[in-house]
Amino acid sequence: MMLGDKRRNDFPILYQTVNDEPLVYLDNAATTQKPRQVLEAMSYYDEHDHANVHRGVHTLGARATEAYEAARENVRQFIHAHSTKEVLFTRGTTTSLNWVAQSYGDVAVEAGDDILLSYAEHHANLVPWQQLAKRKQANLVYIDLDEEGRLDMTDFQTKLSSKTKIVALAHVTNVLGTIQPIKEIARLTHEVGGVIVVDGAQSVPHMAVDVQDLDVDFYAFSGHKMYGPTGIGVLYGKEKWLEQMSPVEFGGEMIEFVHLYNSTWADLPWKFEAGTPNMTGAIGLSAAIDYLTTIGMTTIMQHEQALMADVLPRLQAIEGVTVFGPTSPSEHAGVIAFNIDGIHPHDVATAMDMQGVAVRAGHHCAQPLMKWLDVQATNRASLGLYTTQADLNQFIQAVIATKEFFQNGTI
Ligand SMILES: Cc1ncc(COP(=O)(O)O)c(CNc2co[nH]c2=O)c1O
Repeated sequence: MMLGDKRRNDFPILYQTVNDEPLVYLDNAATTQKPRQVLEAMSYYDEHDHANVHRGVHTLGARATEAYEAARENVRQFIHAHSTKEVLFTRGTTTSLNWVAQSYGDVAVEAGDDILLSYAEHHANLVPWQQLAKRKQANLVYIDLDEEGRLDMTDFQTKLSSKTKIVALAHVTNVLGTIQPIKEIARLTHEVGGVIVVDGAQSVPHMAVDVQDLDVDFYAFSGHKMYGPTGIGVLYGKEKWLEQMSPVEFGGEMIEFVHLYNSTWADLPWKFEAGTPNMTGAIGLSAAIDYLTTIGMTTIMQHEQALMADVLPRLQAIEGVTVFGPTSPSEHAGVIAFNIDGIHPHDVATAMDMQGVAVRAGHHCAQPLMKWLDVQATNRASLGLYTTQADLNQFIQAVIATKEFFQNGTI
């Protein structure tokens, strides 16, 4: 039995029909669904242990604090960070990347410095850097993509220089699913004295991540992309950088002492966590980590690679369908962008929804990439650990039926 069939019954939401057809949920790159284990862990916390953290003397406050900090330790182990001081809870990848651009950017980037990006980045890993570049009169330098949408490593090394202060890249891109060689990029970046900021939103759900082995300086991801709740994410940062960085948000929790006209800050990681945190979200994220760890990231990756090896060639073989990104299935980390020639992606997604299949349509918060692809929008199917062969069979049938519907009016 494949992983998807084995684990599907952990996800109650998947057992429904849409337009009288079994739901086939293939929008996991936008957000994943939560297993009962995550839902139950959050409910248990709220039913038994909820209180405000870090300052309560009473028993529930102590239990809530213990649960919250145990979640942080669980994240540390999951990404193999050296210390919990390096694991900051945020609202998600977008917040994490903004914190780096604002706080690290302010201390490290000067006028004339280079910030290297790629055309394939999500807006969350583009717009914060645009704002930093404007604030500091720094340069945004875009690394070319090759003909299949991979990062052009030759161009990267050409553009890397002593002016490079920051390299900001996705580990896995959210439209093409390309897996960037982050470990090599980090090594080359450090050789010129730069730091690497990695957008891990689309990699953490699909593969094991070891931030020390990768030797990245910052790594950002979201709970809701990895079978956890929305509203909780993580910013990993090397302690030496976080110590140099000022807080981005101010108020309770993050202070050591507040005088009338100035204040001192709490130690890491709390320096960056102003206000009452999302305790339930952190506990849900921790439960998602336990769920993924029980299955094993290698097992998940192998499952998704096996499905991709089946579905990508089948989609590529449909006449009139354009599939974007690498030709090889092994270079797609769970994501396939495609269009049916001559049919607007929104019409395709609507027709597929009529057949119970949920795919995304639009620019996927990657408008520079749409320009590079020379399209306004694409469709995108994205797999999860619960995706089954039956899901993909229904997906392929829906693509074919949608094409025929728009060509001759029958579905
Ligand atoms: C690569 C990447 N970076 C950052 C983000 C932002 O994550 P958030 O802060 O949790 O929203 C996303 C979300 N990507 C998508 C959200 O909806 N469709 C998507 O492709 C993403 O795919």
